[in-house]
Amino acid sequence: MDAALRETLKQMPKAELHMHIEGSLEPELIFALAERNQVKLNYASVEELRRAYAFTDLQSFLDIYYAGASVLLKEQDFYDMTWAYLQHAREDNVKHAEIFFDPQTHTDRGVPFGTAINGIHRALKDARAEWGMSSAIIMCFLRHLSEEAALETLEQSMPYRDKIIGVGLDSSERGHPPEKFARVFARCKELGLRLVAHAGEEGPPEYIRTALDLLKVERIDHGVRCLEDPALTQRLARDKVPLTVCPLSNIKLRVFDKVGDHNLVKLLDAGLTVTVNSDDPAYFGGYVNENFVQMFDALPLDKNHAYRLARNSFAASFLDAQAKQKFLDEVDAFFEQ
Ligand code: HPA
Ligand SMILES: [Zn+2]
Repeated sequence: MDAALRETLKQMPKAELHMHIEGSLEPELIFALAERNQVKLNYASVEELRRAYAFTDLQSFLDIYYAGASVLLKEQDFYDMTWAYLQHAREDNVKHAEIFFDPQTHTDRGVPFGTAINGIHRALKDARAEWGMSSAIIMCFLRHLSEEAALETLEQSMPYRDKIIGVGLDSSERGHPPEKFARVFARCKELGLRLVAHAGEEGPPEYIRTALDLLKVERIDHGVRCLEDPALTQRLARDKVPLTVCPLSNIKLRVFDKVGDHNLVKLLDAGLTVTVNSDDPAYFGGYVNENFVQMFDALPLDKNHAYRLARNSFAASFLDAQAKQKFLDEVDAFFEQ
């Protein structure tokens, strides 16, 4: 890729719609928080922890990701984690971030719901005040747990309803199909929450269809396996259902063998509303710009694709119509230069 395109990718205004804030905990911060909170880790050093980041599939990652999150105890820990992510996002010219958090990962360890969300929210508020960065919080239910546990979590979230724009579904996909959470998603819809779900990452295309039909989600997180089902692909294109794709995550979790094998270009060629995101940047080798750079280096992607991806990121966001248009105009102005 030439230097001009590299600069365009970095400088273009973009939104990030698929990142788990617990997945932004860098090993250095994990160790610093472990020391601050007197939490014992099963790794002797930052280097040893980093060496463990050799994943074979989603579950092998999740085991380490949940262990990493065990150092988060105090509101300030959640603040520090979020603030560190926001600085990376700002560097990459992320103008709007929709951030996932996993309340059950914390409440199941005895950390109150409010401790987690208040720390995350305070960092987002400070970034808005200091840099004008726009953001929102999406709370995810852990799909390896029961629907009753998800309903309980929804109940716990009610005092913080104004801080939450929507709900998602993450963790171990295979064996935990969307329909397991049909009741809780119906309740969330009644409450006016926006709906997303991870589907078609490791799980079959059928999970994408049931996430749409039974959970009524508005975006699919990952969704890369949709291409195995042409009728589904056509439907996603026709209905402009956004896919929040996370290329480096897909490589690290062996959904594709190497960067050059990723199906990003095929997804775009199928007319899908694709966005590029970092998923768990501390674990998968880079923040959102690194995802763009590695894809554009390995695949036949050009400035027109960059424009489309930048536009899609805002078009697929949960911003209100006015804010969305303002950012879309910024993207247009940037690419007209
Ligand atoms: O990529 C992911 N997939 C499912 N669950 C997750 N939780 C954090 N990252 C992921
Ligand atoms: Zn994810």
